[in-house]
Amino acid sequence: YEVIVLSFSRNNSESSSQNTPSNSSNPSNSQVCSNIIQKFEPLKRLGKGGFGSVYKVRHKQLKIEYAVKVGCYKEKSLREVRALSDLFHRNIVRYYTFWMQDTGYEWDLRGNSESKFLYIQMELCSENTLRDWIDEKNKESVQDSKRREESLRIAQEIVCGVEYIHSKNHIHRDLKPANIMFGVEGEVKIGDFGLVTSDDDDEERTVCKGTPSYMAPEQRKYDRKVDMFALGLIFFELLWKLSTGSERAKVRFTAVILTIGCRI
Ligand SMILES: Nc1ncnc2c1ncn2[C@@H]1O[C@H](COP(=O)(O)OP(=O)(O)OP(=O)(O)O)[C@@H](O)[C@H]1O
Repeated sequence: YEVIVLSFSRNNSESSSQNTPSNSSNPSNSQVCSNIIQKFEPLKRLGKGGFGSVYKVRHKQLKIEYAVKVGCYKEKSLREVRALSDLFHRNIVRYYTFWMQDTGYEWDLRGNSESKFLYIQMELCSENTLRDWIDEKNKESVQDSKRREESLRIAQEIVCGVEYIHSKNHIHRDLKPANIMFGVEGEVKIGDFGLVTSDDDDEERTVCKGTPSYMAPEQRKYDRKVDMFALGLIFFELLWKLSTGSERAKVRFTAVILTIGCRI
């Protein structure tokens, strides 16, 4: 890891740029950093989300594989980098560095003159997410005791990761099986910090954001408990073959009945 940091910081020192969000958001640095892409060999596209694409790449000299997330740069996209660079935990996808350049999405495409692309280099996780794990288990008997055992271990590791995120005053806001990956030893790796916000950012925490089927019902001001709500739904899915959508409908139905009951 240190070798990689050195190799990147040497590049960046030429442009007097550190890989901190505040420095590299300066557009004058992005040009200088653009040659960094020459260090990687793209292997395949791992996935695509709202922000952009994630590629599996190999460092040409080190022969180490990484995941690189590429998306259109917006001031808000830096919050993912900011949060990741603040988090260092076995159950959170490990961040290495980031840079900006004029080309994006596919390695040989050029963006228009106004758009910049943000590249985030992370540890490479296994291609199967917790979503795939759950879907696979749902094909088997739900009473399987092995599933319960494994679910317990996975749930404990997710809790460890989330507890750590909260201890650093972040709220993930998009916890769901598709954003939970696995490391080389099968350990849980929480990823996709694209919607992360600070626990003390009052303005951000009034905005309704997330994946609808995993979002807490709070519409106005909320806090880190929105992550716990999503955790609860994930635990259901880990253990039983059920759709969280139907659970949410039941919760909503009960809430409506209780509200009506209170009024009459
Ligand atoms: N570090 C990684 N290692 C391996 N695969 C990854 C890694 N990060 C992301 N992926 C894959 O790429 C997919 C998209 O990544 P991610 O969810 O971070 O992108 P996004 O654009 O922020 O998506 P979303 O719309 O959910 O916010 C993931 O579902 C996962 O399959």
